[in-house]
Amino acid sequence: NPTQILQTSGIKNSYDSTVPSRLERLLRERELRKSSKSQNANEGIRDGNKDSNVFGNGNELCLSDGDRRAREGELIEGLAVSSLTNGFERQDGRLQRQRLLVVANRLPVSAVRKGEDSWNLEVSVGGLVSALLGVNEFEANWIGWAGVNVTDEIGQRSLTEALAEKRCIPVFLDQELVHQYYNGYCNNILWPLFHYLPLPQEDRLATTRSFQSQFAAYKEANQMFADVVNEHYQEGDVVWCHDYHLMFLPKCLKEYNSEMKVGWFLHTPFPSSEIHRTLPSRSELLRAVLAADLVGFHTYDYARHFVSACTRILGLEGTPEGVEDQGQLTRVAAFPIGIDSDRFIRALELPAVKYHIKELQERFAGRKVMLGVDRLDMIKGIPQKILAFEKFLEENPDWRDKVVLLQIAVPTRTDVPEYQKLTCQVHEIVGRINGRFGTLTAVPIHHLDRSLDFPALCALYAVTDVALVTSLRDGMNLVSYEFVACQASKKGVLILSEFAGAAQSLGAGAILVNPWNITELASSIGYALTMSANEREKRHQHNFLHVTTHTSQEWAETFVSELNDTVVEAQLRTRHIPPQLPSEVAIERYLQSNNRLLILGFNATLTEPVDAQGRRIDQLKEMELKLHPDLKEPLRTLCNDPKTTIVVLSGSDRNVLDENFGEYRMWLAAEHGMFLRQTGGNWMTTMPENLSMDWVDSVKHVFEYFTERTPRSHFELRETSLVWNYKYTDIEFGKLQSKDLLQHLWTGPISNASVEVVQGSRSVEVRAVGVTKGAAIDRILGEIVHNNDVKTPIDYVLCIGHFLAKDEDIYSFFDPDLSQVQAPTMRTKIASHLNRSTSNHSAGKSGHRPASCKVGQQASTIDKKAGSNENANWWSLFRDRMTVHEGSSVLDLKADNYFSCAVGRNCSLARYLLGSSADVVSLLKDMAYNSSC
Ligand SMILES: O=P(O)(O)OC[C@H]1O[C@H](O[C@H]2O[C@H](CO)[C@@H](O)[C@H](O)[C@H]2O)[C@H](O)[C@@H](O)[C@@H]1O
Ligand SMILES: O=c1ccn([C@@H]2O[C@H](COP(=O)(O)OP(=O)(O)O)[C@@H](O)[C@H]2O)c(=O)[nH]1
Repeated sequence: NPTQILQTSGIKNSYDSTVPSRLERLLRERELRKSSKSQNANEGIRDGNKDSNVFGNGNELCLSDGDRRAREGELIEGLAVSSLTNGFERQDGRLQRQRLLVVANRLPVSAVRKGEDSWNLEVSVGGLVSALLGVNEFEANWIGWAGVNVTDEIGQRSLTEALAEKRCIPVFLDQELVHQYYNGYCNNILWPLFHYLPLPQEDRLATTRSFQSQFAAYKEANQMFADVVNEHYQEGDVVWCHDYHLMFLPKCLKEYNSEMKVGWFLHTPFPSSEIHRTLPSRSELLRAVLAADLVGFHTYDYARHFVSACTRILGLEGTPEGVEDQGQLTRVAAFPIGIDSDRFIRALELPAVKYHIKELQERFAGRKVMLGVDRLDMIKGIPQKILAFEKFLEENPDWRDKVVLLQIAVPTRTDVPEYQKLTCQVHEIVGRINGRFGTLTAVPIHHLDRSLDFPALCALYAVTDVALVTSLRDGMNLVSYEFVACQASKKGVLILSEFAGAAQSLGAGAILVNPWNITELASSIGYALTMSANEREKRHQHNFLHVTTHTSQEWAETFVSELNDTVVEAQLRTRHIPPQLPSEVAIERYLQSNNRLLILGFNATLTEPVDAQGRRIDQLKEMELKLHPDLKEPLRTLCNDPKTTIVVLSGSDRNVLDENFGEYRMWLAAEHGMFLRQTGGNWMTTMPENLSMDWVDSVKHVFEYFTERTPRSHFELRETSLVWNYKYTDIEFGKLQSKDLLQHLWTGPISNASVEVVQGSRSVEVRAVGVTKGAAIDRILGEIVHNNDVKTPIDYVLCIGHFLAKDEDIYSFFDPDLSQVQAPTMRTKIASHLNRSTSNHSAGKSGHRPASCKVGQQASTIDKKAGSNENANWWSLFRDRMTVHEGSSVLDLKADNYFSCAVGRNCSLARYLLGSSADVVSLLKDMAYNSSC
């Protein structure tokens, strides 16, 4: 059933079984990647470094182990990577790698100025940098801020050159911008909010005051990143934007070049929509991110929160694939990051690391080593960790001289007042505990306010007995991965906060804790310190396997491969989406024709757009359907044109149409065409006489029940149908209730009734069988022809509406292209009605036609006929039977003069689309203007 397929949000390949599905494509891609890697490994990358790549620096597809090791110390070169499977072929037949442009606020190196034109480049600290340094299969350039204010030309030029050697391209942000964008909007607003940390009230008020200027700076900075990307972008590149600093970047990039492949990945948690909705710029940020082709998160939870924010805040459709906006899908998925585990494992063999290990072992001989490695950030739960350690010492005096906690607290964002406060707070607690439990020769906590170099850090990981990760929230937490990678011989225990993304992947091997529960944390420390070797071994093996298989390399390959595939998928989708209505052509043909028929829907076609310009939804106003004020004049002009007949065909009841259109010279068809009148005349019932409405009361009963129990839902009782609407309810609750309601209807009141249930995106409608706009149109036409003094055949039809799939039969009714194909049952039924209509018309012509045209009597016999192929070519039958003066056909419609158009839908049987009623307004305005000229 094509309609069913159209209605499912997944659509895509379901159209075409010859096209592999997304999953099939991704699996194949994965296989290719694997076999390509093992082939390269077997061949030892014969000519690995000979050929020049797109950057002309000599690195080819994959690096041999030897090359890899040679570059071990040179972390930055680890960025030189290439896509194996997404390369494209060069003229010489070799694969040219796809370039990856990594855009992140922070470059993997921070620059320190040594002289007017000389620079020191130091590796930046943080999970994002660590993870991407481990990605070494792509050909990547990194675009970002070098963490330094450079205002002079010599400085900018020399730094650009120095960074170019590391494949880095700087974005120069001035001090004030950094202050507003980075310290302000990023780290004082987004960072705490995304980690569920509300600021203290007085800070929040101060922040609220400076919010607008910080947000403006944020957008400005994002545009500056975009400008640099645009400058360096080459066709075919993949642009991968990172983190909360750059939520506007996808939008800026796509505005510049809609063909660009853009992915965005968030390294922090994405909070519940309840948190996100407190942000004044909540909608703008979401929309900007949705411009990306692929949006990635560390965990399914974060992805789910994001989709839910888009549905709840923007009112968009969330699907298992992502977020849909007018047919445009932004794919949303979880891509848990990993580390370059090999690098850590191999590091343990380096002399420098061995030396450190020995030193540490001697230094802490006889004591168990507990370790915390964090940026000094409030999300890391450092005070909670230290307080729990204090409690453990308090309750276990025997352990006081047998355990030491080494806390590496790397200074970070030191210009932000909250971070300054935290430093003081942590120092104070550490001092107090060391004072309380320390001796002349030893202290229980060694607290370092500085970062360590890679060998020192690896050595620390290796000698640790218990690692403590107590983040209050943490996107992933790579420290926990790194610890596991370095524990092959010791098999130490990992105590891990359940609020770190890593808890989802390392949860089985770690001891999971709630860092807010100091008592639980303290007893977990005791448990970990006394854990049996057997249990430690089992737990470690589990985590070690995960860390060594889910690497940063895998992470990046999967993301880029899905990003490439998302674009393929989008192309497949758009193949099935009708094009936009060519308004100019539609108007031109209108002007050239002699007898035009305009069939217009009402709701969401001629009404004001509901959520234009991000206005808050006003349920009461919206429920009262009103003609768009800008349409009044154009509609009057068009209606007064003697060569034009306008029909408003709506599901609304007669009163609504009377109120809105009573003053125009047109036809009104209410309740999907069951009632019809020409303004000035009386309403007629075109409803088949034998239409049974016995079911109405029991359905009404069910609708009442659900309306009472679903806040902000409502139902409309029409004469021929009932509609339960849950558009304004809580989106998820509304969906659940509608499922329940449907199940209840099917098994109860309508199980034997001759009714149809039509599901809208947020409504459930119950109608008598056969009530559709398409089924009504022939009767409407019959009346029009009968009542109007039609002298020339209709030679132009424009049929526009935001119709439910069920009512889209109206589009095919007129379609001249479909007239030649064998008609489906629906059309033969229409033709059958036509037989009757025609005979009624003759009655009318001879003066006996009743005002109300009831067509039911002959229905059964005619419908039987319709079952055969006799009436297959309903179109010619229609033309034959419907005649105007002197026996000429009522319709003389050429394909070029037929414009069917769905409004605000992407899957439709209509030939064309229009985005919203705003587009309908401008179309009708132009049409009226041109016709009156
Ligand atoms: O650049 P800074 O402002 O100094 O901050 C350092 C980084 O901190 C955040 O790291 C996150 O990314 C990690 C890897 O995905 C993840 O494991 C961790 O949980 C996150 O906190 C931040 O997201 C980065 O942008 C910063 O560079
Ligand atoms: O002295 C240090 C302490 C930490 N790190 C690195 O900083 C990263 C911290 O990442 P994580 O995901 O744990 O948290 P983030 O700081 O990104 O929030 C890890 O890769 C550590 O190896 C480092 O290079 N030197």
